Amino acid sequence: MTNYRVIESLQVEERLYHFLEEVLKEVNIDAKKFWYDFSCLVRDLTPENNAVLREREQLQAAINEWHTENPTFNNAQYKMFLENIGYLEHEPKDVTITTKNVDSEVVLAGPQLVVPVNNARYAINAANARWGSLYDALYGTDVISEADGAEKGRGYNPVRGKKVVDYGRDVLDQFFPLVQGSHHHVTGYIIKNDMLKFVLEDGNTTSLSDATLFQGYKGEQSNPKVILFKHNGLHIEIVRDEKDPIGSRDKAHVKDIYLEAALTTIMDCEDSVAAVDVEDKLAVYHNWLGLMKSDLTASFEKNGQIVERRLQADREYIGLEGNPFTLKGRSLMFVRNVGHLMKTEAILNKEGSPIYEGILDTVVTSLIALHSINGKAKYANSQTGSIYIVKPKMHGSKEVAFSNRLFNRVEDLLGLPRHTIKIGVMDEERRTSLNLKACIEQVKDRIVFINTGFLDRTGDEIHSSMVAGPVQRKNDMKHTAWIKAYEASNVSTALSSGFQQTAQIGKGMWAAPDRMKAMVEEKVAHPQAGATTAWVPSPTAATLHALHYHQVDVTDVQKQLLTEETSSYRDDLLQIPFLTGEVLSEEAVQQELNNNIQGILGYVVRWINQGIGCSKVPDIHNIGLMEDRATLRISSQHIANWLHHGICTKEQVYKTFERMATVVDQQNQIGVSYEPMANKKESSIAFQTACRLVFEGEKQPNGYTEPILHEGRKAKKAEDSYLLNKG
Ligand SMILES: CC(=O)SCCNC(=O)CCNC(=O)[C@H](O)C(C)(C)COP(=O)(O)OP(=O)(O)OC[C@H]1O[C@@H](n2cnc3c(N)ncnc32)[C@H](O)[C@@H]1OP(=O)(O)O
Ligand SMILES: O=CC(=O)O
Ligand SMILES: [Mg+2]
Repeated sequence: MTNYRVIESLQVEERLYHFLEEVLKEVNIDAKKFWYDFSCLVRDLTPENNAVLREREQLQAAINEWHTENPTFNNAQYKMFLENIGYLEHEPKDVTITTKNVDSEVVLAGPQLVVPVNNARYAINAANARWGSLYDALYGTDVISEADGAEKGRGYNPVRGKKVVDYGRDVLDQFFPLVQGSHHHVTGYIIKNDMLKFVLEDGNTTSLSDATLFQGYKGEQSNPKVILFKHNGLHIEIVRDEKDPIGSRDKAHVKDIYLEAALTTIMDCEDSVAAVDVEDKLAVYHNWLGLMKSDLTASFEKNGQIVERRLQADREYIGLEGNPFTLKGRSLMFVRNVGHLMKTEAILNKEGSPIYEGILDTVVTSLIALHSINGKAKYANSQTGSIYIVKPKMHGSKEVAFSNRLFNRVEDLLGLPRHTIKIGVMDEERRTSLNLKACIEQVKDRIVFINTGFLDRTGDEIHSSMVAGPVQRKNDMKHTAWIKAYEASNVSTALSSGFQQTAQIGKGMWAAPDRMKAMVEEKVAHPQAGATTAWVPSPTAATLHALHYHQVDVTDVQKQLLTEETSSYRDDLLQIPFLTGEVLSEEAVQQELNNNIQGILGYVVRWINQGIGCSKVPDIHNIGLMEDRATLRISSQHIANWLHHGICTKEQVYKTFERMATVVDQQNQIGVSYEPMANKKESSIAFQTACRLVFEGEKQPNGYTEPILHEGRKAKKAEDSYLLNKG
């Protein structure tokens, strides 16, 4: 039974009410006024939210109808039709963003980490991923091969250790070259007259080719414990300790190299989180509160020891002329709210209906962030008094304008100066990519990023053209014209809108958390394309990806791009990724189904049964892939599209679900509290939910998975609680 408290025209779930009352007290906001203004905000903005969703439906229905009536596809007519219905908006000519009070982390180029905020252990780890150990990142991943006796094994393997140390010295040689010799031959460090000297094996001393890269140190000048460098705006520490097991074996007593890594972190309330009711939402808000107050802790057992994790302090150094200074120990935190679609029973409106979850998120996450900007928290998140909200899944400029109005109202509600709340606009829906400049214009005074590379974008591509024809295989889609145009257009639109030195241009997630060697080889493409940041799935990935921002000076790349002729990408963006020119073999179709359905089941079973919103799911070849709601959207929409066009049959898809349930059960056997699906398909809510996502996929709003997932998870929670009560 959910208990509500009536307050103004709202009914607020009791637990949420008490939670918010406490926060209001802590941040000195008058509760009476807050509830009154909040109820007015809900009253005024609900119809607007309804309207943007209605428009999504109307446009999709019109597009479906057009494709049905125009089976022979004609690009020019299609474009004209999209213009006529307002799907393609008029592109504004000159848009220049004017965002003020932006933290330096937003302007610098470096990795962006994403983390499900409801997992305190991971969330604190993510905030602390501002700094990462290069040695750990190398030792623990496939960047260092296990060949020639360098296996990871159980204990420390000195052969592997040597490879790590050599790699580290190569990194130093690459970014901090010496006038003479190499970091491989350094045996000691001395600081004299603000200059760093390197003692070499042959007894000679040398210095940095560019002396300005040396920033400071810790310890004695004759025997520093930490040496701090800065290159392309990012810091690197050489950390020394002659008593440490690694340091004692090293000729210069270097025990590690620390990289400034995740400059920014997105604390996610959206696609990596399963939050379906008040209880779940409170867990999300509780952690965000702890991060903003700086008092979030997590205790857990690791390697047989109880660890208590908390936010890291700032790092202290002695700088030039002996002046002490500090560097931030934590990432600048953004919070990703949910989009405009879903509603939540946490609060009911005047009519007794659930309010929009996106509205609740903006109000609550901003309210909580006051802790960090009112100077009371131990560590202020923003040095410039800003709050950073990432807004996902917006379709076109009207929806961005709606977010802007929502942010205005929340600023008024909390007594904040206009544009305190910054917005990161995810370019992950087709109408946003096509109308990007118009979208930016709507939030030009508060925008802090646009970004691409998103999985949702592919899901939306498939859903938008569901009726047009069968789409290519999932992997082939990565090489299509629209994706290339999507990437290029995003960077070019951002630069022409003045993002350089003001806002981030971001790229998408590296979704293979265990394939770090491949990431190190490939993800350099993001800064090379002019992006100032790109998403990584883990602190380890952040540390390794940081190397790319030393390899590439993004400021230079952007300067170069700005001299180049720009073109319109609209026509390419409108190229639908049809499966043309080939008839897929039965085997290829089945392979595609196996792959997609295995991923769907592997992800959904954890979402439904355990409430885990982001999982490393072994694919059909047992390679762990990061799956979240966006990857689920692609897989489910892909099969829905093939079903629509008769590439596969419903029976074949169901049979594949049955077979893959056994595979997924086997892959999960070792998991604790895993409930198998294969032996009870009819009664397994997880199995049935996975099937529904595909068989009802075509009817889902924009192909989103959350309505069905939420239904399934709520049913599972009810089932668990019934069984528990029954004893
Ligand atoms: C399409 C989109 O919307 S993308 C955005 C959503 N995606 C994400 O947010 C991805 C976030 N990443 C994750 O959730 C995880 O990395 C997963 C699920 C992919 C893999 O998780 P696991 O299998 O537990 O990772 P693995 O076992 O390799 O590593 C666990 C360790 O790494 C840490 N870790 C892993 N990912 C993260 C992260 N994103 N942030 C902080 N720490 C992390 C854990 O804290 C843990 O370390 P600990 O034991 O010291 O606490
Ligand atoms: O939000 C991220 C995505 O890939 O979609
Ligand atoms: Mg997304």
